[in-house]
Amino acid sequence: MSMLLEVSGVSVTFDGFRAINNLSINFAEAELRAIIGPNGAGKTTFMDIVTGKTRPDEGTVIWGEKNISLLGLSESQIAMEGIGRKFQKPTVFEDQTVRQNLAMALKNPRGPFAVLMHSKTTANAARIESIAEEIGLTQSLTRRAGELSHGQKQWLEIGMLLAQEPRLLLVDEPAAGMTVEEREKTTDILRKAAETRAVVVVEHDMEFVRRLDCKVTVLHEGSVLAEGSLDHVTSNQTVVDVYLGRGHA
Ligand SMILES: Nc1ncnc2c1ncn2[C@@H]1O[C@H](COP(=O)(O)OP(=O)(O)OP(=O)(O)O)[C@@H](O)[C@H]1O
Repeated sequence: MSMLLEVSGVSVTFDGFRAINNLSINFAEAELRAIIGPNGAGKTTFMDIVTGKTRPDEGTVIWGEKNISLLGLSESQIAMEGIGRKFQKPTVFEDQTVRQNLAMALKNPRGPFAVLMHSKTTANAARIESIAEEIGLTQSLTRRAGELSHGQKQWLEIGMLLAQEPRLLLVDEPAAGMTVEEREKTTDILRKAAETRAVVVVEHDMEFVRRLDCKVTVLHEGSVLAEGSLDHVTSNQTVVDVYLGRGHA
């Protein structure tokens, strides 16, 4: 299977400290992946490299069927290539309704049909309904985003990212601060989203990762320590020592 993203031999040094050390990690077109690892393992730096915020000292980051090097692209060019990132804290427009937030995020086609305003508006309305359904906010479309619960705001922001039609979605600790019900709903949303794109979730919460029921990559000291099912990686003694032993289980 051809890969959507291939990170090979990447290293980053901050003031003499190797935060990412000869890291190689690949993602397929449509897959759900959890990345776990102790504090300082390099999870955030990895996402910063993929999104162009941090430039590696060595290695390659190759994207898509045209094998484009992301290292030659700016942050906005990388976003336009179809890489979306959800930060931990939700950043929705609180004074706007859920519908308005989604409408603002919609990626509009620039083809000849885009000039036909009526059909565009109708298509956008249908797309908003479909995203709202996907993130479980159909009943809240007319509510102000500021009135939503923390979990609902997170879903809205995921919906706003989905509106951009990313091929790769990077999600940072989505379960933080959520109720048990919200976590369950969030796993459903992420699993569904990963049916048609790559979704990479950085998460500390093991129960949440178990519910995602996907391939897990364990990072440690800037490299991949183990990869496979959650049961497989948690049966690895080194993983237990470096990660579970530090109280993140
Ligand atoms: N801009 C920077 N300057 C100096 N050191 C940095 C910088 N960014 C990250 N680091 C260091 O690189 C290492 C990896 O950090 P990173 O934030 O990627 O880890 P993480 O796995 O995301 O950790 P956490 O789970 O705590 O968020 C850490 O030791 C961190 O202190």
